[in-house]
Amino acid sequence: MDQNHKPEQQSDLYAGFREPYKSFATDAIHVGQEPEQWKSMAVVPPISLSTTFKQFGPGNHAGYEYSRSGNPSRDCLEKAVAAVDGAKYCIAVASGLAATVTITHMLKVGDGILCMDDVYGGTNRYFQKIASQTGTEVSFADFTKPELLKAALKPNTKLVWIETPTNPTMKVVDIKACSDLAHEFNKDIVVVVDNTFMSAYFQRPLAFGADICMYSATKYMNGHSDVVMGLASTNRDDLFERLSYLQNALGCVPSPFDCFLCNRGLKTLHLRMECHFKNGMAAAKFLEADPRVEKVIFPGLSSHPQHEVVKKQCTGCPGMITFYIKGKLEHASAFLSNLKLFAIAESLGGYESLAEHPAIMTHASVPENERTALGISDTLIRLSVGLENEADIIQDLEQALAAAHPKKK
Ligand SMILES: Cc1ncc(COP(=O)(O)O)c(C=O)c1O
Ligand SMILES: N[C@@H](CC[Se]C[C@H](N)C(=O)O)C(=O)O
Repeated sequence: MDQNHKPEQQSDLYAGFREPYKSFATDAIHVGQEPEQWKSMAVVPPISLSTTFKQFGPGNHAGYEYSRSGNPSRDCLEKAVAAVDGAKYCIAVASGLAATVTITHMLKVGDGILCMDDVYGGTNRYFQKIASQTGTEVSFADFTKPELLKAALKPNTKLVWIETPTNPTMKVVDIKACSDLAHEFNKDIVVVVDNTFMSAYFQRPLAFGADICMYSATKYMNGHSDVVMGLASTNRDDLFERLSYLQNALGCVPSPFDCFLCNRGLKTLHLRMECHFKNGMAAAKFLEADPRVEKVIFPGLSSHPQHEVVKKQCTGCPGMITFYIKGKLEHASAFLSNLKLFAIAESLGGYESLAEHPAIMTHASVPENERTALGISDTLIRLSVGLENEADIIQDLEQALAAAHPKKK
C-alpha cells in the first residue's frame, strides 16, 4: 500500500464542470422499459430470441415481422439510449465499427469525409483502407484548432467525423465550435461525434450541434466487457429514416442477448462513470507527480491543453489516461508486464482496469509516419482505470513503475 496516498475527494472533482443532465439515471432506468408493454408485465425486459413474429394476415402484424428489421429487446435498449443522449432516436448495431460503416453508407461515390486526425485505429483503418477504396474521399485535420477544420472543408465534404477525447492521445475537440463551422459552410454536412470515451453520462454531443452521436458500446455504455456493440443517436427524422433503413438493409444488427446485457449495463452508467472519474483522477495525479513519468494526458487535469473546453462541454471525465513513461520501449514493456491488477489488454471502459501499448496494440493499423506525427510513440501507455479500490490501483501503478525503473544500487 502507498502510505502517502490520500483518497480523491468526490466533492472537489466536479468544480467548474457542467451540471449533470437532469433525470439521467431515471431515464436510463425507466425509458423504454415500461412493464405494460409485455403481457406478463415483466419489470425487467425479456430477451426476445424469436427470429420471426406471427402475423394476423399478410403484412398485418403487431409491430414486428423479422428480427433483423426490429426486435423487442433491441427496441428497449434503443429507447433508453435515445433518452440518455437527449435524442429522439437511436439505432443499435453489431459493433462500434458497424455503426461507423452504417453511417458512412449514407454517402455516395465522390463525397468527402473530413476526420479528426487522431481517432481509434480501426476508424482510421476503415476510412483509409476501405471507404477511400470504394469511392469516398477521406482527409484528416486537427480539430483541436477549429480553424484547421474550417480550412479543410471542401465543396464535396458530406461527413465531418469528430472523436473527443481522441483515442489514444486524448485530444479534446470543441463540438459546438466545429459543428457550427461545418454547418455554416454547408448545412447539409452531417457532423458525427464518436462519444465512446465520455459516454452519454459525461457528454451530450447532440446538445452542441452534432447531427449524430455514436458509440462503441463495447466500452462504457455496456461497461462490463462482455458485449461488442455500436449505437448511433440522432434528433433528425431524415437521418433516422436513413440509418434505420441501413440497419436493416446492411444487416449489421446485434443479438437480442447482447441488447439485453447492454440495456442492463446502462442502468448503472451514472454510478460507474462517477467512480471511473474518481479513480482516474487519483491515478492521473499520482502519475503526474512521479519522476519516472514524462507526461500525463488526462482531460480532468488542469495541465490538459483543452481543459477549459472539457469543463465547458462535459459533466466529468472517464477513467482514460494516457501517459509517456521516461525511457524507451523496454521501460514501457517492463511497466506493462509488471502490472498485477491492471490486465494488459485491448479495449476500455469496463469495470476492470486495463493497460495497453497503442503503438503495438490498438493503433498498429495506423501508418507509422502518422503515429509518429500524432505522438503515438514507443513510450506511450494507455490506461483504462476501472472500479477497483483507489489505493489498490495506485499501489499497482507504483510497483510497476518501480519494476520499470529499478533504483541503481
Ligand atoms: C473510440 C472508438 N470508437 C470506435 C471503436 C470501434 O468499436 P468496436 O470495437 O465496438 O467495433 C473503438 C474500439 O474498438 C473505439 O475505441
Ligand atoms: N477500441 C478498442 C479496440 C482495440 Se483494437 C482491436 C483489433 N486489434 C483491431 O485492430 O481491430 C481499443 O482498445 O481502443
